[in-house]
Amino acid sequence: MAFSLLRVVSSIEISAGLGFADSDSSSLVANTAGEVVMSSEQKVYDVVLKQAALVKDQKRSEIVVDVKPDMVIPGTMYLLKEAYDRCGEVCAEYAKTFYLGTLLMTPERRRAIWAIYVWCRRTDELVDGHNASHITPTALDRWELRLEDLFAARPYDMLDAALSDTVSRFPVDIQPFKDMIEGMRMDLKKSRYENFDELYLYCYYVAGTVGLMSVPVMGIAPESKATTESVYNAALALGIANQLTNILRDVGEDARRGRIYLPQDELAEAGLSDEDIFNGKVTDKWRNFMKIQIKRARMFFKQAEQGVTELSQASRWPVWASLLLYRQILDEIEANDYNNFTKRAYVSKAKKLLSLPMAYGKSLISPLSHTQSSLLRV
Ligand SMILES: CC(C)=CCC/C(C)=C/CC/C(C)=C/CC/C(C)=C/[C@@H]1[C@@H](COP(=O)(O)OP(=O)(O)O)[C@]1(C)CC/C=C(\C)CC/C=C(\C)CCC=C(C)C
Ligand SMILES: [Mn+2]
Repeated sequence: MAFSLLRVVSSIEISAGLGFADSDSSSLVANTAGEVVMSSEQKVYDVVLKQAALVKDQKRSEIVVDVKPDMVIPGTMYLLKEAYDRCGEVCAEYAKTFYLGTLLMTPERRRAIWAIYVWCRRTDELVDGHNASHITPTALDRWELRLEDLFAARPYDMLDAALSDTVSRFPVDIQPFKDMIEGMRMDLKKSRYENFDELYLYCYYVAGTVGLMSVPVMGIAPESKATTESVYNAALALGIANQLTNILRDVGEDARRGRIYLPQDELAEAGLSDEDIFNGKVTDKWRNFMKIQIKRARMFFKQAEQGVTELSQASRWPVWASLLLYRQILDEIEANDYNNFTKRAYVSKAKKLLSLPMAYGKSLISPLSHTQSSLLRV
């Protein structure tokens, strides 16, 4: 079955050291009513297939960006250049290391990634920014209509115009963008996750989607023998790994907002309750629970690693850099003796600097010399 690269890894599989199971059982899960339903992983895989097919086609209609009248300043090209430059500035301000990494990419790809970054940042700001307390599902519905408009070459503002141009040049599907908005909706109404299947879906919505949005722009190396689907799966895995890491780093901070992004069934299995999280005491039960969660996040990073080498040469460095930097947050949680209640795990400047040449070295490995790849076409 094509759907074998990515598996929902249950805590039992992890603690038993089994890693990925070899049956197809993970495509089905039981919901809270005890009914057997399609797993989140299976649902997400359908989006992966759709995006991969779009990339294979590479057939995009020529869309001329039609800018709203109130935005017209002499010459559309000039406006677009300004719009992209502004995206670059936002990116440099919020994610310096990542911005530096994009400078190695071709100018067209670099500015497209900035435009995607800015849209993601703005979407997250809706629920996490200064005006977050005023955000309603209706506001998110309006944001989604605006997204549809920009995909139809009717951008609402300058930053939308940059993304509108990007999606007309690269085979980017709208679904991952809609799904990210869905993740923000989920954040408005949900503060507990029954099991890993539910958490996986949330992580896909808010972070796995970023991988699916980015790969069509970053490009797969022409010499890559990997299947398109497998590269998309790896991209998805990187988003999931990053978000799981985010969650593990921010347990205390989230709890102070009344939120627990941890599988309730696994907490119970470890003998822990919501109260334990709110009390924020590092106990052996907590350490053991955290060890399992960290192990799972590392498995997703491992899965992502297999795909980075398949990306086009110039795109590998920023991705390796982000993977190595983010993964180190897990090491820091361990170094803090699993106190993620009151200590924020962060990677020091020195470690960050050291990661950059390391990432560069890894980015020089091309798919051809990557003979161990398990992503090869058969
Ligand atoms: C084959 C292969 C491995 C390809 C690489 C694919 C790829 C580029 C994957 C990117 C994965 C990635 C960086 C995911 C972002 C995960 C993330 C941190 C999501 C955050 C969501 C919400 O988190 P939360 O609110 O809990 O946390 P904060 O306190 O707010 O941080 C996000 C904030 C969603 C918004 C995401 C962004 C702003 C980042 C968007 C990034 C890009 C478009 C660029 C990605 C490119 C590179 C090179 C990393
Ligand atoms: Mn956020």
